[in-house]
Amino acid sequence: MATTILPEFVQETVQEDISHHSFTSNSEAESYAAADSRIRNDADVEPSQGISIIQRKLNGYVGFSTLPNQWHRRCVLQGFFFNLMVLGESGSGKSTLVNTLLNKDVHPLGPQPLSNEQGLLPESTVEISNNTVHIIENGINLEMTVIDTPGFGDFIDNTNCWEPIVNDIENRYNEYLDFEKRLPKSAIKDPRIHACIFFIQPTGHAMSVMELQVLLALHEKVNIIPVIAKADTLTDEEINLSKEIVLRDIQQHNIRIFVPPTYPMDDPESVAENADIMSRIPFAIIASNSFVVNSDGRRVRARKYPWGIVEIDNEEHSDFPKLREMLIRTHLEELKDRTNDLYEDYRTERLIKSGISQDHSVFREINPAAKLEEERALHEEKLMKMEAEMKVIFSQKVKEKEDRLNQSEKELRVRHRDMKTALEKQKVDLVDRKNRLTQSKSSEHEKSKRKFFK
Ligand SMILES: Nc1nc2c(ncn2[C@@H]2O[C@H](COP(=O)(O)OP(=O)(O)OP(=O)(O)O)[C@@H](O)[C@H]2O)c(=O)[nH]1
Repeated sequence: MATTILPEFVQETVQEDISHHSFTSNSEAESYAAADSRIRNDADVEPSQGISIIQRKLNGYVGFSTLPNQWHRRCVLQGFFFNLMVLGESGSGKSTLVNTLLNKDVHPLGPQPLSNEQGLLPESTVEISNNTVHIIENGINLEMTVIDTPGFGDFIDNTNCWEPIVNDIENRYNEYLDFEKRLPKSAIKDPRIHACIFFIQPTGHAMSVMELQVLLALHEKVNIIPVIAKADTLTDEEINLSKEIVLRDIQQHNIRIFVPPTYPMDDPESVAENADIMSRIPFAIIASNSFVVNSDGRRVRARKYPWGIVEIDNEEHSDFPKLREMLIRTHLEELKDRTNDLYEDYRTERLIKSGISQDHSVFREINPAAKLEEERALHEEKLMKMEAEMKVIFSQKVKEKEDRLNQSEKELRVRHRDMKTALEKQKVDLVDRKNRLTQSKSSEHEKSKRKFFK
């Protein structure tokens, strides 16, 4: 049965969801309880890096186990791309290695002319050339861009001869940064260099000062894969000694080369494969794209000598098959992932230099349960604040209304008093008029009575 791994806080959230759920019927509550107890029984708690991991068995098919198929389909459609830099002195075998790696003569062999416009003495410059090859194998596309550095280390004064290379790597990061600002991720054609094969001369001695300086200038900017070139010019003992010396130099100078990562979930076969690759760094390389018939009568890629042949694809003869395996078959994506980390470091450094500092609080690990609790507390605080504000507004409105009512009551009282005064005055006037009328009436009556008796 399929299993899924959930962190403890997710389990807690699920438990909490169940316990806070209001059930509409008994049967619903029972089914929740049954599911809950199944979850508890199926859970297998393992501590990992201080976090408890809960493994759950699913009760049915969900469908996410087909996600790798979706990924596979997308990869087949889109294809893969890889930018590989080859860096070494002229004649160290860079073009031959690229051709051998791609099993195709894509790179011109032999010295490339380095002359100025007047055809005079060559200027002290390193040229950087790009060569993109599309390879299709079993329907899968690989777009490999090879970045060559002819002219590197060819001059009498090689001071800072690595600067054009550092600039090229940084320009590619800047270009990518610019793309990131303008384009969606899916539309970006990644110009960054994903690996740099660094050719060490097969001297049998320690690395030269220039080789060390180049490595120190580049190791924090690009994935370095050191190779001892033309290893067929050394005996087995010399190769082993050279590897020891190179590794010692790398360690002493704290140079970070690409080391294939291992994962806890790796199967024993992958672990053994990784260990084998690791044990061969720096790779002792013999390269050639010429075919020769060997003693078994097979046509093989080899270098032919009077004393015999050296087979290119034979692991007992050279580390070339392991290098190709690591580059293309097993660690292509890891190389690209680490390039992304190196790019992020470069981007941060550039932002700091331009005065923009990183807010590290945005990267702090967040426990979703604590986050929820924090959000709930904030929400409650906000509600209480709103309630208090509403109370103030309500009492203000009530007071305003009361004031208005008191005012209109006062006005009504004044009006009432005025009207009463007016009416009383009117009444007094009327009574006065009535009295006067009664008086005039009675005097007229007296007059008429006197007239009559006369
Ligand atoms: N013995 C030996 N010779 C090799 C090997 N790889 C390449 N060569 C020879 O070395 C010479 C130079 O090889 P290139 O591949 O052209 O070297 P490069 O580094 O590309 O040289 P530039 O293009 O000038 O920078 C050629 O004659 C190759 O045949 C090797 O593994 N062993």
